[in-house]
Amino acid sequence: MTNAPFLQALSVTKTYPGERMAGVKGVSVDIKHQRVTAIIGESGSGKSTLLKMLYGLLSPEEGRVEFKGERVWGPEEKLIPGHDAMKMVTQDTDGLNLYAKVWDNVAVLMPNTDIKDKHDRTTQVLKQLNILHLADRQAFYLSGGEKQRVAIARALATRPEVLLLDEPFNQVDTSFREGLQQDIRQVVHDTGLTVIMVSHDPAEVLSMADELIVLKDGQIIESGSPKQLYQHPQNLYTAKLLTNCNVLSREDAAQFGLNAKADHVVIYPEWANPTGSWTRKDFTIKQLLFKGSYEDLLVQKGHITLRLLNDEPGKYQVGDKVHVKIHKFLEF
Ligand SMILES: Nc1ncnc2c1ncn2[C@@H]1O[C@H](COP(=O)(O)OP(=O)(O)OP(=O)(O)O)[C@@H](O)[C@H]1O
Repeated sequence: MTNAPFLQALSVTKTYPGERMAGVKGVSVDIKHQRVTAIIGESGSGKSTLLKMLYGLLSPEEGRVEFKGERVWGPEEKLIPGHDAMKMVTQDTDGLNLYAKVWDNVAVLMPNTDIKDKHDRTTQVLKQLNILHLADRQAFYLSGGEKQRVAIARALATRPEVLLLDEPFNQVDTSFREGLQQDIRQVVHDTGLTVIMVSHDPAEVLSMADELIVLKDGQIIESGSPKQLYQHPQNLYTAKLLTNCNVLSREDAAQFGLNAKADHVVIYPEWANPTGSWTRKDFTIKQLLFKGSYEDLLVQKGHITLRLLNDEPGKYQVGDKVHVKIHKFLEF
């Protein structure tokens, strides 16, 4: 193995015609080997465009993508677009043969030159994705989540070094998502796979990724570990992507005794708690959003609505009056 960086985009630009010059503009990223990197950003920020350039499905107009020091070829330079050491899975499971069994959907991707290896590898990936028990089931009869597992097993069958996931869990029920995310993390841990994912789901990127790249209007505005970006975002945009945070103007924040210098004050739901036993009960509970082990309370005072986290579900009713205690905030 060379000492060259694993996978890099070097000042890549790919824009689409139109007033907004949408696309990706002068972006450089360094994808770390054997890690999960998530690209996040609001809709249209260029996530998929960047992912496709890293894979070789789109050619940059400027800059270049390098995999282990070698330029990644664009679609016009290759018969089958996409780098041979990478595989991409999107939310549609189009590649599946619905009339074939799960086993055959995976095994078909491996050559017949070594039948034992083909059998062993198929067993291994089905096990890794926890679908070995479905091996004889026709793909047509699988649930959306199971189909997605087969799609990922197919992508892993030929031992790619990089797995690219473009919103792959969108169609998967929340209850199945977490299991699938854990299984992918386990594959990364066990096999040294490198994963690059695009996702809209804050919970997903925070729990799955080792590294986050934040895109805004086709440019990277910050990057770092999920913990770092969650706790110390440098931009309001990042905080809003990662949390359901409250954003107050400086003037409104002053009403709560928060003296901010910047224009915006950000309060995460877990940084504000309702306190019921105070004499000053100045907020009214407008909505209770049950989340299982906790609930989100939407509370209102005048024109200000705050989302608070309450870890004692059932304690409050809609219409109750509470005081709100804020113990941390960020300024932007
Ligand atoms: N083939 C295309 N032709 C014209 N404009 C395009 C094309 N592909 C993407 N765009 C535009 O470029 C911008 C970035 O698109 P991209 O799909 O990379 O964003 P994204 O962050 O992945 O968005 P989303 O989260 O909605 O999928 C968008 O404004 C999109 O409309």
